[in-house]
Amino acid sequence: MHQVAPDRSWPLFDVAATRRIEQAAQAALPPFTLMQRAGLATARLALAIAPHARRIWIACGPGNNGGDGLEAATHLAAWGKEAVVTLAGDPAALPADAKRAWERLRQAGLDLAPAPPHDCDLCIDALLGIGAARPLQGGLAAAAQAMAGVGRPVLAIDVPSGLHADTGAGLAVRATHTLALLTLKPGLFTAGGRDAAGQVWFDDLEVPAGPEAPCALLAGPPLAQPRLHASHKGSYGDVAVIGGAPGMAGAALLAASAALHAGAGRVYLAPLDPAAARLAPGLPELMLRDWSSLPLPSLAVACGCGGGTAVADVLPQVLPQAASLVLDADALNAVAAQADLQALLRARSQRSLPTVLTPHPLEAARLLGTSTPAVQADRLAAAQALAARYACVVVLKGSGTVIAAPGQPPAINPTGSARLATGGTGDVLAGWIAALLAHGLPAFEAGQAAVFRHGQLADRWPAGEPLVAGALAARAGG
Ligand SMILES: NC(=O)C1=CN([C@@H]2O[C@H](COP(=O)(O)OP(=O)(O)OC[C@H]3O[C@@H](n4cnc5c(N)ncnc54)[C@H](O)[C@@H]3O)[C@@H](O)[C@H]2O)[C@@H](O)CC1
Ligand SMILES: Nc1ncnc2c1ncn2[C@@H]1O[C@H](COP(=O)(O)OP(=O)(O)O)[C@@H](O)[C@H]1O
Ligand SMILES: [K+]
Repeated sequence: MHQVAPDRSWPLFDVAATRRIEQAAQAALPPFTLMQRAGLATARLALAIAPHARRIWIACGPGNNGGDGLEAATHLAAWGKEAVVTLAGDPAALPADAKRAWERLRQAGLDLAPAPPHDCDLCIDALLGIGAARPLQGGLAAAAQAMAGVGRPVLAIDVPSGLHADTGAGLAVRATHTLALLTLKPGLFTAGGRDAAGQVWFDDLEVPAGPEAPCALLAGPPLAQPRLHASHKGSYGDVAVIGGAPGMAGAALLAASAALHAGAGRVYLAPLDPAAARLAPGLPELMLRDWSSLPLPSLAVACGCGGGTAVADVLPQVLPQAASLVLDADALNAVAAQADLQALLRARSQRSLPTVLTPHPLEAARLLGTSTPAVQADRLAAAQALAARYACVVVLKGSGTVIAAPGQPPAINPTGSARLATGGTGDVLAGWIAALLAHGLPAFEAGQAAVFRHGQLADRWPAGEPLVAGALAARAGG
């Protein structure tokens, strides 16, 4: 059993692949072996989470997830805990493995409680696992509600009940801990998954994934980019930030500051507000230029940040010429609205010019011609659809940022938190990615590395210190 921490990458498997892995293992092992292992692992983790717990409520559901709970309850009772077991369903209708777990529970002298306990030290959520097919209703919904009311730690078996394991969508039990079994599922790490799952643990039940390919990866820390002694500023590439229409100069400045602090050799700032050129940017390292004088074919360009509608006039030049390109915010809205810009964007891949789009869910919805809820309902699919449609790397921002590229499994970023939900942090990310592109990292790696470090910086931000985008930019790459 391992705690899933952002110190390495992990393969993620969808429900269909998990079912195939489970079936192959069931065929090779004596019946009931997997559920025994699952129940024992659950009971052990329960003990580790709440070593002094006296009363533990195990809320079981009608399928094999409930069977895991029944098996765990038998162990916990044998170890001297008061196991209060409820079952939202009919024991006679349990599937074969869960029925066997039920019989073992009865043989151990335990029975079902008629209702949840008024108080307990730990709840085990064994209502639904990967079989969750529709929103929780009836006895399952009542048990989930009671669990929320108890106010004690909740250990979810496999997935928090109600959560869609592939997508992280769905109204789910809010667990403090989740023990994923057999495989790690992508839904635990994006959309509502991070809030529902709490701290994630993984037990492979001694079953290797075999020939199954992961549907996605949970990203690990990027490799360090050492700066050689025998190098100079030209070794780290040049970034230009184009954005900052009237009233929004700050967005471009944040991106430029992030690019500078993330290690770009030189950074040009090209504000689209002519008046902004007269503002002292506070960063003497930046080189102020008019965008039309930039040597685009030798630059990593971050375009959009606060660009307003003015950025649409720049894109016909930037899209075909920039050596590498990050499109953010208003640049994405312009592309979504103009078919000619979309054609120029797609053409970049034919010339192998690296391109990264960094939409938040609303921008992604505009680019896909759909709605924000539709994007959030399946973030992995949305990011992959965007990458395929525009033939480039896509960073779909938000909790569990997804990084996708055509023809390869996407990555989900494990770092970051709602402390980043403050104006300008997306501009910082755009500039940071541009700095890594300027350094020569391939687009997917640049997106993944910058997103990981950006989130990690937020995770490590001192608790009492407000996180604002300017300060984040100043610590980019640090
Ligand atoms: N088969 C096995 O031996 C193993 C199963 N495992 C566990 O079994 C789980 C999968 O078991 P199942 O496939 O039985 O699926 P679940 O236990 O997740 O639930 C499926 C059952 O719930 C019903 N259901 C789904 N959504 C509902 C809703 N909203 N309201 C009411 N009923 C609903 C389904 O009709 C079905 O009867 C895994 O998540 C894992 O916890 C693990 O123990 C590994 C081994
Ligand atoms: N709740 C959250 N959890 C994790 N990351 C978040 C959360 N909210 C925002 N972020 C991150 O903060 C950044 C915000 O970007 P964006 O929405 O473009 O803001 P802005 O336009 O103000 O710069 C993104 O990197 C996003 O992933
Ligand atoms: K569960």
